[in-house]
Amino acid sequence: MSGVGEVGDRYVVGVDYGTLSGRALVVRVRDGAELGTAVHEYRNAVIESALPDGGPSLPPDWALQDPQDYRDVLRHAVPAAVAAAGVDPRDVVGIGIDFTACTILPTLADGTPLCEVPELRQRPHAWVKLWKHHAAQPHADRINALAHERGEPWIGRYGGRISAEWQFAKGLQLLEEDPEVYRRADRFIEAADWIVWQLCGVETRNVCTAGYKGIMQDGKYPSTDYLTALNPDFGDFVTKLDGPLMPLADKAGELTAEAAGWTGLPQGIAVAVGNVDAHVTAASAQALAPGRLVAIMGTSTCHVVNGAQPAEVAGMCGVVEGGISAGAWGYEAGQSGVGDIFGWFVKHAAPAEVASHERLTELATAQPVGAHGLVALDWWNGNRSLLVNHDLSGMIVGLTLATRPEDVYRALLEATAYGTRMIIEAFVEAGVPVNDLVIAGGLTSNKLLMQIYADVTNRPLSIIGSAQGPALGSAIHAAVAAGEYPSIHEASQAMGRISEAVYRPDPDRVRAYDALYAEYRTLHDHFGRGANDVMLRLRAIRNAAAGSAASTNETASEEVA
Ligand SMILES: Nc1ncnc2c1ncn2[C@@H]1O[C@H](COP(=O)(O)OP(=O)(O)O)[C@@H](O)[C@H]1O
Ligand SMILES: O=C(CO)[C@H](O)[C@H](O)COP(=O)(O)O
Repeated sequence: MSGVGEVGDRYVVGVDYGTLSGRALVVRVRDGAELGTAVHEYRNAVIESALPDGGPSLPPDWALQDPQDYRDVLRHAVPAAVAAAGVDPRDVVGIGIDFTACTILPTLADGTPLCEVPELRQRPHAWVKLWKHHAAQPHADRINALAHERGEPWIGRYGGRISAEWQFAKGLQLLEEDPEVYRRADRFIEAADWIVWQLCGVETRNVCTAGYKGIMQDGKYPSTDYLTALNPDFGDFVTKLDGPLMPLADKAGELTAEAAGWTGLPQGIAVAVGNVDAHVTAASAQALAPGRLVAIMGTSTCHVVNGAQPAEVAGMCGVVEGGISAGAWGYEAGQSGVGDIFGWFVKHAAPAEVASHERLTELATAQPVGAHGLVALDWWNGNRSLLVNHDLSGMIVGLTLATRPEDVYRALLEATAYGTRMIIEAFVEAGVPVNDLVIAGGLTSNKLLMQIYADVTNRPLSIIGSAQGPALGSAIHAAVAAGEYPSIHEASQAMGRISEAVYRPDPDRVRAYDALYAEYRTLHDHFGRGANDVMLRLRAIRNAAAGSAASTNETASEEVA
Protein backbone atom coordinates (compact mmCIF):
# COMPACT_ATOMS: atom_id res chain seq x y z
CA MET A 1 0.00 0.00 0.00
CA SER A 2 1.24 3.50 -0.76
CA GLY A 3 1.99 5.82 2.16
CA VAL A 4 -0.17 8.55 3.65
CA GLY A 5 -2.98 9.75 1.39
CA GLU A 6 -3.42 12.47 -1.15
CA VAL A 7 -5.19 15.78 -0.69
CA GLY A 8 -8.86 15.11 0.00
CA ASP A 9 -8.29 11.60 1.28
CA ARG A 10 -10.47 10.54 4.17
CA TYR A 11 -9.78 7.93 6.84
CA VAL A 12 -11.60 5.64 9.23
CA VAL A 13 -10.52 3.94 12.45
CA GLY A 14 -11.23 0.31 13.32
CA VAL A 15 -10.77 -0.92 16.91
CA ASP A 16 -10.52 -4.69 17.49
CA TYR A 17 -11.05 -5.74 21.12
CA GLY A 18 -9.38 -9.15 21.44
CA THR A 19 -9.06 -11.36 24.50
CA LEU A 20 -5.85 -9.80 25.83
CA SER A 21 -5.59 -6.44 24.07
CA GLY A 22 -7.29 -3.82 21.95
CA ARG A 23 -5.84 -2.89 18.55
CA ALA A 24 -6.60 0.36 16.71
CA LEU A 25 -6.03 0.68 12.96
CA VAL A 26 -6.18 3.79 10.74
CA VAL A 27 -7.40 2.94 7.21
CA ARG A 28 -7.73 4.98 4.04
CA VAL A 29 -11.32 5.03 2.79
CA ARG A 30 -10.67 4.81 -0.94
CA ASP A 31 -8.57 1.63 -0.94
CA GLY A 32 -8.34 0.20 2.59
CA ALA A 33 -4.65 1.03 2.92
CA GLU A 34 -3.55 0.45 6.54
CA LEU A 35 -1.63 3.56 7.53
CA GLY A 36 -1.02 3.18 11.25
CA THR A 37 -1.80 0.90 14.16
CA ALA A 38 -1.31 0.63 17.92
CA VAL A 39 -2.06 -1.99 20.57
CA HIS A 40 -3.07 -1.50 24.19
CA GLU A 41 -2.70 -4.56 26.45
CA TYR A 42 -5.44 -4.86 29.06
CA ARG A 43 -3.92 -4.04 32.47
CA ASN A 44 -6.01 -6.76 34.13
CA ALA A 45 -5.86 -9.16 31.12
CA VAL A 46 -8.18 -12.09 31.90
CA ILE A 47 -9.26 -12.24 35.58
CA GLU A 48 -9.33 -15.98 36.38
CA SER A 49 -7.96 -16.40 39.92
CA ALA A 50 -9.13 -13.42 42.04
CA LEU A 51 -10.58 -9.92 41.55
CA PRO A 52 -8.03 -7.12 40.95
CA ASP A 53 -8.55 -5.63 44.42
CA GLY A 54 -7.95 -9.05 46.04
CA GLY A 55 -10.51 -11.22 47.77
CA PRO A 56 -11.41 -14.92 47.63
CA SER A 57 -10.25 -17.18 44.80
CA LEU A 58 -12.63 -17.42 41.85
CA PRO A 59 -14.08 -20.91 41.20
CA PRO A 60 -12.87 -23.02 38.25
CA ASP A 61 -13.83 -21.98 34.69
CA TRP A 62 -14.41 -18.31 35.60
CA ALA A 63 -13.07 -15.63 33.20
CA LEU A 64 -13.77 -11.95 33.98
CA GLN A 65 -12.50 -8.61 32.64
CA ASP A 66 -12.29 -5.00 33.74
CA PRO A 67 -14.30 -2.49 31.66
CA GLN A 68 -11.77 0.21 32.49
CA ASP A 69 -9.32 -1.71 30.27
CA TYR A 70 -11.73 -1.21 27.38
CA ARG A 71 -11.93 2.57 27.94
CA ASP A 72 -8.13 2.67 28.12
CA VAL A 73 -7.91 1.21 24.60
CA LEU A 74 -9.80 4.29 23.36
CA ARG A 75 -7.53 6.61 25.33
CA HIS A 76 -4.23 5.02 24.35
CA ALA A 77 -4.41 2.88 21.21
CA VAL A 78 -6.56 5.19 19.08
CA PRO A 79 -4.47 8.38 19.45
CA ALA A 80 -1.29 6.33 19.08
CA ALA A 81 -2.56 4.73 15.85
CA VAL A 82 -3.51 8.14 14.40
CA ALA A 83 -0.08 9.50 15.31
CA ALA A 84 1.61 6.45 13.74
CA ALA A 85 -0.45 6.96 10.58
CA GLY A 86 0.70 10.55 10.26
CA VAL A 87 -2.75 11.70 9.15
CA ASP A 88 -4.66 14.79 10.25
CA PRO A 89 -7.32 13.62 12.76
CA ARG A 90 -9.71 16.09 11.15
CA ASP A 91 -9.70 13.84 8.05
CA VAL A 92 -11.08 10.88 10.04
CA VAL A 93 -14.77 10.43 9.22
CA GLY A 94 -15.78 7.38 11.23
CA ILE A 95 -14.90 4.81 13.86
CA GLY A 96 -16.03 1.18 14.13
CA ILE A 97 -15.40 -1.40 16.83
CA ASP A 98 -15.59 -5.17 17.12
CA PHE A 99 -15.39 -7.24 20.28
CA THR A 100 -15.04 -10.79 21.46
CA ALA A 101 -18.47 -12.19 22.24
CA CYS A 102 -20.35 -13.13 24.31
CA THR A 103 -18.41 -10.73 26.53
CA ILE A 104 -21.11 -9.17 28.66
CA LEU A 105 -21.54 -6.92 31.67
CA PRO A 106 -24.28 -5.81 34.09
CA THR A 107 -24.74 -2.02 34.28
CA LEU A 108 -26.98 0.65 35.75
CA ALA A 109 -29.46 2.34 33.42
CA ASP A 110 -26.87 4.99 32.54
CA GLY A 111 -24.31 2.37 31.50
CA THR A 112 -22.22 2.44 34.70
CA PRO A 113 -20.70 -1.05 35.09
CA LEU A 114 -21.85 -2.63 38.39
CA CYS A 115 -18.22 -3.48 39.24
CA GLU A 116 -17.66 0.31 39.44
CA VAL A 117 -20.46 0.76 42.00
CA PRO A 118 -18.43 0.91 45.23
CA GLU A 119 -20.55 -1.45 47.30
CA LEU A 120 -20.55 -4.06 44.48
CA ARG A 121 -16.86 -3.94 43.51
CA GLN A 122 -16.03 -7.07 45.53
CA ARG A 123 -18.83 -9.12 43.93
CA PRO A 124 -17.46 -11.31 41.09
CA HIS A 125 -20.83 -11.32 39.31
CA ALA A 126 -20.67 -7.50 39.02
CA TRP A 127 -17.73 -7.77 36.59
CA VAL A 128 -17.56 -8.42 32.84
CA LYS A 129 -17.95 -12.11 31.94
CA LEU A 130 -15.53 -12.80 29.10
CA TRP A 131 -16.53 -15.03 26.17
CA LYS A 132 -14.42 -17.91 27.62
CA HIS A 133 -16.19 -17.82 31.03
CA HIS A 134 -17.34 -21.46 31.13
CA ALA A 135 -18.79 -21.71 34.65
CA ALA A 136 -22.40 -21.55 33.42
CA GLN A 137 -22.41 -25.01 31.81
CA PRO A 138 -24.98 -26.40 34.32
CA HIS A 139 -27.24 -23.42 33.48
CA ALA A 140 -26.82 -24.02 29.75
CA ASP A 141 -27.70 -27.69 30.28
CA ARG A 142 -31.00 -26.66 31.94
CA ILE A 143 -31.74 -24.11 29.20
CA ASN A 144 -31.30 -26.80 26.54
CA ALA A 145 -33.22 -29.51 28.39
CA LEU A 146 -36.21 -27.23 28.96
CA ALA A 147 -36.12 -25.88 25.39
CA HIS A 148 -36.33 -29.42 23.98
CA GLU A 149 -38.94 -30.48 26.55
CA ARG A 150 -41.17 -27.54 25.51
CA GLY A 151 -40.31 -27.69 21.82
CA GLU A 152 -39.12 -24.08 21.75
CA PRO A 153 -39.04 -22.98 18.09
CA TRP A 154 -35.71 -21.17 18.35
CA ILE A 155 -33.54 -24.08 19.57
CA GLY A 156 -33.03 -25.41 16.04
CA ARG A 157 -31.51 -22.12 14.88
CA TYR A 158 -28.68 -22.85 17.38
CA GLY A 159 -27.93 -26.38 16.26
CA GLY A 160 -29.99 -27.78 19.12
CA ARG A 161 -27.84 -26.46 21.96
CA ILE A 162 -27.31 -23.04 23.55
CA SER A 163 -23.71 -22.55 24.71
CA ALA A 164 -22.59 -21.89 28.27
CA GLU A 165 -20.62 -18.99 26.76
CA TRP A 166 -23.73 -17.06 25.80
CA GLN A 167 -26.02 -14.45 27.34
CA PHE A 168 -28.84 -16.59 28.77
CA ALA A 169 -26.58 -19.12 30.51
CA LYS A 170 -24.46 -16.30 31.98
CA GLY A 171 -27.59 -14.38 33.00
CA LEU A 172 -29.16 -17.39 34.71
CA GLN A 173 -25.92 -18.06 36.59
CA LEU A 174 -25.86 -14.41 37.73
CA LEU A 175 -29.45 -14.59 38.98
CA GLU A 176 -28.98 -17.83 40.90
CA GLU A 177 -25.55 -17.09 42.37
CA ASP A 178 -25.95 -13.37 43.21
CA PRO A 179 -29.60 -12.28 43.10
CA GLU A 180 -28.81 -8.81 44.46
CA VAL A 181 -26.39 -8.01 41.63
CA TYR A 182 -28.97 -9.42 39.19
CA ARG A 183 -31.63 -7.09 40.60
CA ARG A 184 -29.27 -4.08 40.51
CA ALA A 185 -28.51 -4.77 36.82
CA ASP A 186 -30.80 -2.49 34.84
CA ARG A 187 -28.91 -3.65 31.74
CA PHE A 188 -27.07 -6.83 30.76
CA ILE A 189 -25.18 -5.67 27.69
CA GLU A 190 -22.52 -7.00 25.34
CA ALA A 191 -19.21 -5.14 25.61
CA ALA A 192 -19.46 -4.43 21.86
CA ASP A 193 -22.62 -2.39 22.45
CA TRP A 194 -21.39 -0.95 25.73
CA ILE A 195 -18.23 0.56 24.18
CA VAL A 196 -20.34 2.01 21.30
CA TRP A 197 -22.54 3.56 24.02
CA GLN A 198 -19.41 5.08 25.59
CA LEU A 199 -18.38 6.51 22.19
CA CYS A 200 -21.67 8.07 21.05
CA GLY A 201 -23.93 8.16 24.12
CA VAL A 202 -26.55 6.03 22.34
CA GLU A 203 -27.57 2.62 23.69
CA THR A 204 -28.00 0.07 20.87
CA ARG A 205 -28.01 -3.69 20.35
CA ASN A 206 -26.30 -5.02 17.23
CA VAL A 207 -28.08 -7.83 15.39
CA CYS A 208 -24.95 -10.00 15.46
CA THR A 209 -24.52 -10.48 19.21
CA ALA A 210 -28.29 -10.31 19.79
CA GLY A 211 -28.76 -13.12 17.27
CA TYR A 212 -25.85 -15.45 17.90
CA LYS A 213 -25.26 -14.90 21.62
CA GLY A 214 -28.68 -13.67 22.79
CA ILE A 215 -31.24 -16.06 21.18
CA MET A 216 -32.88 -13.24 19.20
CA GLN A 217 -34.64 -14.79 16.21
CA ASP A 218 -37.11 -13.09 13.83
CA GLY A 219 -37.09 -10.05 16.12
CA LYS A 220 -38.09 -12.01 19.22
CA TYR A 221 -36.37 -13.32 22.37
CA PRO A 222 -37.50 -16.48 24.21
CA SER A 223 -40.89 -16.03 25.90
CA THR A 224 -41.38 -14.88 29.49
CA ASP A 225 -43.26 -18.11 30.08
CA TYR A 226 -40.16 -20.11 29.11
CA LEU A 227 -37.88 -17.92 31.23
CA THR A 228 -40.02 -18.22 34.38
CA ALA A 229 -40.17 -21.96 33.84
CA LEU A 230 -36.36 -21.90 34.07
CA ASN A 231 -36.51 -19.81 37.26
CA PRO A 232 -39.52 -17.82 38.53
CA ASP A 233 -37.30 -14.74 38.98
CA PHE A 234 -35.83 -14.91 35.44
CA GLY A 235 -38.92 -13.56 33.66
CA ASP A 236 -37.53 -10.01 33.46
CA PHE A 237 -34.20 -11.00 31.89
CA VAL A 238 -35.13 -9.79 28.40
CA THR A 239 -35.93 -6.33 29.76
CA LYS A 240 -32.27 -6.11 30.77
CA LEU A 241 -31.01 -7.49 27.45
CA ASP A 242 -33.25 -5.56 25.11
CA GLY A 243 -32.45 -2.28 23.40
CA PRO A 244 -32.81 -0.65 19.95
CA LEU A 245 -31.82 -3.41 17.50
CA MET A 246 -29.48 -2.07 14.80
CA PRO A 247 -28.25 -3.68 11.55
CA LEU A 248 -24.51 -4.04 10.99
CA ALA A 249 -22.73 -1.14 9.22
CA ASP A 250 -25.45 1.28 10.30
CA LYS A 251 -24.50 4.44 12.17
CA ALA A 252 -25.23 4.04 15.90
CA GLY A 253 -24.60 7.70 16.64
CA GLU A 254 -21.95 10.42 16.56
CA LEU A 255 -18.75 10.74 18.61
CA THR A 256 -19.44 12.71 21.79
CA ALA A 257 -17.26 15.56 23.02
CA GLU A 258 -16.03 13.34 25.88
CA ALA A 259 -15.10 10.49 23.53
CA ALA A 260 -13.45 12.98 21.18
CA GLY A 261 -11.28 13.96 24.13
CA TRP A 262 -10.31 10.34 24.78
CA THR A 263 -9.58 9.43 21.16
CA GLY A 264 -8.31 12.68 19.67
CA LEU A 265 -10.86 12.25 16.85
CA PRO A 266 -13.35 14.94 15.74
CA GLN A 267 -16.57 15.23 17.73
CA GLY A 268 -19.58 14.26 15.61
CA ILE A 269 -17.97 11.67 13.32
CA ALA A 270 -19.92 8.49 12.61
CA VAL A 271 -19.80 5.67 15.16
CA ALA A 272 -20.72 2.35 13.53
CA VAL A 273 -23.00 -0.19 15.19
CA GLY A 274 -20.93 -2.66 17.21
CA ASN A 275 -19.85 -6.03 15.79
CA VAL A 276 -18.22 -9.33 16.74
CA ASP A 277 -14.53 -9.92 16.04
CA ALA A 278 -15.25 -12.96 13.87
CA HIS A 279 -18.20 -11.79 11.79
CA VAL A 280 -16.71 -8.37 11.04
CA THR A 281 -13.78 -10.09 9.33
CA ALA A 282 -15.84 -11.47 6.45
CA ALA A 283 -15.88 -7.96 4.98
CA SER A 284 -12.11 -7.47 5.19
CA ALA A 285 -11.56 -10.96 3.74
CA GLN A 286 -13.88 -10.15 0.80
CA ALA A 287 -15.89 -13.23 1.80
CA LEU A 288 -19.48 -11.98 2.00
CA ALA A 289 -20.62 -14.21 -0.87
CA PRO A 290 -22.34 -17.47 0.15
CA GLY A 291 -19.98 -20.48 0.35
CA ARG A 292 -16.79 -18.65 1.34
CA LEU A 293 -16.14 -19.82 4.93
CA VAL A 294 -13.88 -17.52 6.94
CA ALA A 295 -12.00 -19.09 9.86
CA ILE A 296 -10.66 -16.45 12.22
CA MET A 297 -7.89 -18.38 13.97
CA GLY A 298 -6.44 -17.08 17.23
CA THR A 299 -6.77 -18.19 20.85
CA SER A 300 -9.98 -19.74 19.56
CA THR A 301 -11.40 -20.14 16.06
CA CYS A 302 -14.68 -18.79 14.76
CA HIS A 303 -16.05 -20.06 11.47
CA VAL A 304 -18.45 -17.72 9.68
CA VAL A 305 -20.12 -18.27 6.31
CA ASN A 306 -23.06 -16.66 4.54
CA GLY A 307 -25.84 -18.75 3.04
CA ALA A 308 -28.79 -17.86 0.83
CA GLN A 309 -31.32 -19.68 3.04
CA PRO A 310 -31.68 -20.60 6.73
CA ALA A 311 -30.89 -24.22 7.64
CA GLU A 312 -30.57 -26.07 10.93
CA VAL A 313 -27.07 -27.52 11.35
CA ALA A 314 -26.67 -29.76 14.41
CA GLY A 315 -24.06 -28.31 16.76
CA MET A 316 -23.43 -25.04 14.97
CA CYS A 317 -23.40 -21.81 17.03
CA GLY A 318 -26.30 -20.28 15.17
CA VAL A 319 -27.81 -18.88 12.01
CA VAL A 320 -28.96 -15.26 11.99
CA GLU A 321 -30.55 -13.21 9.22
CA GLY A 322 -28.14 -10.35 8.53
CA GLY A 323 -25.77 -11.75 11.20
CA ILE A 324 -22.73 -11.26 8.97
CA SER A 325 -24.11 -8.88 6.33
CA ALA A 326 -27.56 -7.67 5.37
CA GLY A 327 -29.40 -9.75 2.77
CA ALA A 328 -27.98 -13.16 3.71
CA TRP A 329 -28.27 -15.76 6.48
CA GLY A 330 -25.06 -15.73 8.49
CA TYR A 331 -23.85 -19.02 9.97
CA GLU A 332 -21.39 -19.33 12.85
CA ALA A 333 -19.53 -22.28 14.31
CA GLY A 334 -16.44 -22.32 16.47
CA GLN A 335 -13.69 -24.06 18.38
CA SER A 336 -13.28 -22.61 21.86
CA GLY A 337 -9.63 -23.65 22.09
CA VAL A 338 -7.10 -23.45 19.20
CA GLY A 339 -4.12 -21.15 19.71
CA ASP A 340 -4.73 -21.46 23.44
CA ILE A 341 -4.09 -25.22 23.16
CA PHE A 342 -0.82 -24.67 21.34
CA GLY A 343 0.08 -21.98 23.89
CA TRP A 344 -0.73 -24.35 26.77
CA PHE A 345 1.72 -26.90 25.39
CA VAL A 346 4.47 -24.31 24.88
CA LYS A 347 4.00 -22.77 28.33
CA HIS A 348 3.22 -25.78 30.51
CA ALA A 349 4.33 -29.00 28.78
CA ALA A 350 7.21 -28.57 26.33
CA PRO A 351 10.78 -28.79 27.66
CA ALA A 352 12.53 -25.42 27.88
CA GLU A 353 14.96 -26.14 25.05
CA VAL A 354 12.15 -26.34 22.49
CA ALA A 355 9.46 -24.23 24.24
CA SER A 356 8.45 -21.87 21.45
CA HIS A 357 5.89 -22.06 18.66
CA GLU A 358 8.60 -21.37 16.10
CA ARG A 359 11.01 -24.10 17.32
CA LEU A 360 8.32 -26.75 17.76
CA THR A 361 6.86 -25.92 14.36
CA GLU A 362 10.30 -26.19 12.75
CA LEU A 363 10.90 -29.60 14.37
CA ALA A 364 7.40 -30.84 13.51
CA THR A 365 7.49 -29.82 9.86
CA ALA A 366 9.90 -32.49 8.62
CA GLN A 367 7.98 -35.62 9.62
CA PRO A 368 5.57 -37.36 7.22
CA VAL A 369 1.85 -37.49 8.05
CA GLY A 370 1.13 -40.11 10.70
CA ALA A 371 4.76 -40.72 11.67
CA HIS A 372 4.11 -39.69 15.30
CA GLY A 373 1.31 -42.25 15.70
CA LEU A 374 -0.88 -39.78 17.60
CA VAL A 375 -4.45 -38.54 17.44
CA ALA A 376 -5.69 -35.84 19.84
CA LEU A 377 -9.13 -34.47 20.70
CA ASP A 378 -8.89 -30.65 20.66
CA TRP A 379 -11.09 -30.04 23.72
CA TRP A 380 -8.64 -28.42 26.16
CA ASN A 381 -11.13 -25.53 26.44
CA GLY A 382 -14.26 -27.60 25.93
CA ASN A 383 -16.10 -28.10 22.66
CA ARG A 384 -18.09 -25.22 21.16
CA SER A 385 -19.08 -26.92 17.87
CA LEU A 386 -20.46 -29.50 17.22
CA LEU A 387 -20.92 -30.92 20.77
CA VAL A 388 -21.46 -27.58 22.61
CA ASN A 389 -20.17 -28.86 25.95
CA HIS A 390 -17.50 -27.03 27.91
CA ASP A 391 -17.17 -29.84 30.42
CA LEU A 392 -15.39 -31.94 27.78
CA SER A 393 -11.59 -31.98 27.95
CA GLY A 394 -8.51 -32.74 25.86
CA MET A 395 -7.09 -36.18 25.01
CA ILE A 396 -4.06 -37.63 23.21
CA VAL A 397 -3.99 -41.27 22.05
CA GLY A 398 -0.89 -43.14 20.89
CA LEU A 399 1.74 -41.77 23.29
CA THR A 400 4.81 -43.98 23.73
CA LEU A 401 8.25 -43.59 25.29
CA ALA A 402 9.45 -42.61 21.83
CA THR A 403 7.04 -39.66 21.57
CA ARG A 404 8.84 -36.31 21.35
CA PRO A 405 7.53 -32.76 22.10
CA GLU A 406 7.28 -31.86 18.44
CA ASP A 407 5.17 -34.98 17.85
CA VAL A 408 2.65 -33.83 20.45
CA TYR A 409 2.71 -30.26 19.15
CA ARG A 410 1.98 -31.47 15.61
CA ALA A 411 -0.81 -33.75 16.88
CA LEU A 412 -2.41 -30.71 18.56
CA LEU A 413 -2.20 -28.66 15.34
CA GLU A 414 -3.77 -31.57 13.44
CA ALA A 415 -6.52 -32.10 16.04
CA THR A 416 -7.78 -28.54 15.55
CA ALA A 417 -7.83 -29.15 11.79
CA TYR A 418 -9.91 -32.31 12.32
CA GLY A 419 -12.31 -30.24 14.45
CA THR A 420 -12.68 -27.70 11.64
CA ARG A 421 -13.31 -30.53 9.14
CA MET A 422 -16.13 -31.85 11.38
CA ILE A 423 -17.74 -28.41 11.24
CA ILE A 424 -17.38 -28.05 7.47
CA GLU A 425 -18.88 -31.52 6.91
CA ALA A 426 -21.81 -30.67 9.20
CA PHE A 427 -22.59 -27.55 7.16
CA VAL A 428 -22.31 -29.36 3.81
CA GLU A 429 -24.46 -32.29 5.01
CA ALA A 430 -27.14 -29.77 6.14
CA GLY A 431 -27.16 -28.11 2.73
CA VAL A 432 -25.03 -25.07 3.54
CA PRO A 433 -22.35 -24.83 0.80
CA VAL A 434 -18.71 -24.44 1.85
CA ASN A 435 -16.72 -24.06 -1.34
CA ASP A 436 -13.44 -22.74 -0.01
CA LEU A 437 -11.74 -21.50 3.14
CA VAL A 438 -10.40 -18.06 3.91
CA ILE A 439 -8.14 -17.87 6.95
CA ALA A 440 -7.69 -14.76 9.11
CA GLY A 441 -6.23 -14.15 12.56
CA GLY A 442 -2.87 -14.47 14.24
CA LEU A 443 -2.39 -18.15 13.34
CA THR A 444 -1.96 -17.43 9.62
CA SER A 445 1.68 -16.88 10.54
CA ASN A 446 2.17 -20.64 11.05
CA LYS A 447 2.74 -22.08 7.58
CA LEU A 448 2.76 -25.70 8.78
CA LEU A 449 -0.62 -25.19 10.43
CA MET A 450 -2.04 -23.65 7.26
CA GLN A 451 -0.79 -26.52 5.07
CA ILE A 452 -2.21 -29.07 7.54
CA TYR A 453 -5.63 -27.37 7.27
CA ALA A 454 -5.49 -27.52 3.46
CA ASP A 455 -4.54 -31.22 3.54
CA VAL A 456 -7.04 -32.23 6.25
CA THR A 457 -10.00 -30.36 4.69
CA ASN A 458 -8.88 -31.12 1.11
CA ARG A 459 -9.70 -27.53 0.18
CA PRO A 460 -7.54 -24.64 -0.98
CA LEU A 461 -6.81 -22.03 1.68
CA SER A 462 -6.93 -18.34 0.82
CA ILE A 463 -5.33 -15.96 3.29
CA ILE A 464 -6.65 -12.56 4.23
CA GLY A 465 -4.38 -9.78 3.06
CA SER A 466 -4.27 -8.07 6.44
CA ALA A 467 -2.66 -8.98 9.72
CA GLN A 468 -5.50 -7.08 11.35
CA GLY A 469 -8.59 -8.67 9.79
CA PRO A 470 -11.08 -7.71 12.51
CA ALA A 471 -9.79 -4.13 12.88
CA LEU A 472 -9.85 -3.67 9.08
CA GLY A 473 -13.37 -5.10 9.04
CA SER A 474 -14.46 -2.59 11.68
CA ALA A 475 -12.89 0.22 9.67
CA ILE A 476 -14.83 -0.96 6.60
CA HIS A 477 -18.06 -0.92 8.59
CA ALA A 478 -17.17 2.59 9.80
CA ALA A 479 -16.75 3.73 6.19
CA VAL A 480 -20.28 2.51 5.37
CA ALA A 481 -21.68 4.08 8.57
CA ALA A 482 -20.03 7.37 7.55
CA GLY A 483 -21.77 7.24 4.17
CA GLU A 484 -18.57 6.68 2.19
CA TYR A 485 -20.02 3.56 0.50
CA PRO A 486 -23.66 2.61 -0.25
CA SER A 487 -23.30 -0.84 1.31
CA ILE A 488 -20.85 -3.22 2.93
CA HIS A 489 -20.45 -5.06 -0.38
CA GLU A 490 -18.98 -2.10 -2.24
CA ALA A 491 -16.85 -1.19 0.77
CA SER A 492 -15.54 -4.76 1.10
CA GLN A 493 -14.59 -4.86 -2.58
CA ALA A 494 -12.75 -1.55 -2.34
CA MET A 495 -11.14 -1.87 1.10
CA GLY A 496 -10.80 -5.60 1.80
CA ARG A 497 -8.06 -7.85 0.48
CA ILE A 498 -7.20 -11.51 0.09
CA SER A 499 -4.51 -13.78 -1.39
CA GLU A 500 -6.33 -16.56 -3.23
CA ALA A 501 -5.44 -20.27 -2.81
CA VAL A 502 -2.11 -19.73 -1.08
CA TYR A 503 -2.13 -23.30 0.29
CA ARG A 504 -3.34 -26.18 -1.85
CA PRO A 505 -4.08 -29.74 -0.63
CA ASP A 506 -1.51 -32.42 -1.51
CA PRO A 507 -3.26 -35.63 -2.68
CA ASP A 508 -0.92 -38.01 -0.86
CA ARG A 509 -1.21 -36.14 2.42
CA VAL A 510 -4.98 -35.83 1.95
CA ARG A 511 -5.24 -39.63 1.75
CA ALA A 512 -3.02 -40.07 4.81
CA TYR A 513 -5.10 -37.58 6.79
CA ASP A 514 -8.37 -39.26 5.79
CA ALA A 515 -7.25 -42.34 7.73
CA LEU A 516 -6.27 -40.31 10.81
CA TYR A 517 -9.46 -38.25 10.62
CA ALA A 518 -11.49 -41.46 10.73
CA GLU A 519 -9.78 -42.28 14.04
CA TYR A 520 -10.50 -38.73 15.29
CA ARG A 521 -14.20 -39.15 14.47
CA THR A 522 -14.29 -42.46 16.35
CA LEU A 523 -12.79 -40.86 19.48
CA HIS A 524 -14.93 -37.71 19.02
CA ASP A 525 -18.18 -39.67 18.98
CA HIS A 526 -17.13 -42.13 21.69
CA PHE A 527 -16.08 -39.54 24.28
CA GLY A 528 -18.27 -36.66 23.08
CA ARG A 529 -21.63 -38.24 22.42
CA GLY A 530 -22.24 -40.30 25.57
CA ALA A 531 -20.67 -43.71 24.92
CA ASN A 532 -18.20 -42.97 27.71
CA ASP A 533 -18.63 -39.89 29.92
CA VAL A 534 -15.26 -40.24 31.67
CA MET A 535 -14.43 -36.61 30.82
CA LEU A 536 -17.58 -35.34 32.51
CA ARG A 537 -16.98 -37.56 35.55
CA LEU A 538 -13.41 -36.30 35.89
CA ARG A 539 -14.68 -32.71 35.64
CA ALA A 540 -17.17 -33.34 38.46
CA ILE A 541 -14.39 -34.87 40.59
CA ARG A 542 -12.15 -31.86 39.85
CA ASN A 543 -14.85 -29.38 40.78
CA ALA A 544 -15.60 -31.21 44.02
CA ALA A 545 -11.89 -31.31 44.89
CA ALA A 546 -11.55 -27.60 44.05
CA GLY A 547 -14.55 -26.84 46.21
CA SER A 548 -13.18 -28.76 49.18
CA ALA A 549 -9.74 -27.15 48.71
CA ALA A 550 -11.35 -23.69 48.72
CA SER A 551 -13.28 -24.44 51.90
CA THR A 552 -10.10 -25.85 53.51
CA ASN A 553 -8.25 -22.64 52.60
CA GLU A 554 -11.07 -20.51 54.03
CA THR A 555 -11.05 -22.54 57.26
CA ALA A 556 -7.28 -22.21 57.48
CA SER A 557 -7.44 -18.45 56.92
CA GLU A 558 -10.22 -18.12 59.55
CA GLU A 559 -8.09 -20.13 62.03
CA VAL A 560 -5.11 -17.85 61.28
CA ALA A 561 -7.32 -14.79 61.69
N1 LIG B 1 3.36 -19.37 15.59
C1 LIG B 1 2.30 -19.82 16.26
N2 LIG B 1 1.82 -21.06 16.02
C2 LIG B 1 0.75 -21.53 16.69
N3 LIG B 1 0.10 -20.82 17.65
C3 LIG B 1 0.54 -19.57 17.92
C4 LIG B 1 1.65 -19.01 17.25
N4 LIG B 1 1.83 -17.75 17.75
C5 LIG B 1 0.87 -17.53 18.70
N5 LIG B 1 0.11 -18.64 18.81
C6 LIG B 1 -1.07 -18.79 19.69
O1 LIG B 1 -2.13 -18.00 19.10
C7 LIG B 1 -2.87 -17.28 20.09
C8 LIG B 1 -2.82 -15.76 19.81
O2 LIG B 1 -3.56 -15.56 18.64
P1 LIG B 1 -3.87 -14.04 18.18
O3 LIG B 1 -4.74 -14.11 17.00
O4 LIG B 1 -2.58 -13.32 18.11
O5 LIG B 1 -4.62 -13.44 19.49
P2 LIG B 1 -6.21 -13.27 19.73
O6 LIG B 1 -6.82 -14.64 19.57
O7 LIG B 1 -6.31 -12.76 21.14
O8 LIG B 1 -6.71 -12.31 18.70
C9 LIG B 1 -2.27 -17.63 21.43
O9 LIG B 1 -3.11 -18.62 22.02
C10 LIG B 1 -0.89 -18.24 21.09
O10 LIG B 1 -0.59 -19.30 22.00
O1 LIG C 1 -16.93 -16.61 20.08
C1 LIG C 1 -16.46 -15.57 19.69
C2 LIG C 1 -16.99 -14.91 18.47
O2 LIG C 1 -18.26 -15.48 18.11
C3 LIG C 1 -15.30 -14.94 20.41
O3 LIG C 1 -15.31 -13.54 20.12
C4 LIG C 1 -13.99 -15.51 19.92
O4 LIG C 1 -14.00 -16.91 20.18
C5 LIG C 1 -12.85 -14.85 20.71
O5 LIG C 1 -11.66 -15.45 20.25
P1 LIG C 1 -10.25 -14.69 20.16
O6 LIG C 1 -9.84 -14.39 21.57
O7 LIG C 1 -9.37 -15.67 19.48
O8 LIG C 1 -10.51 -13.43 19.38
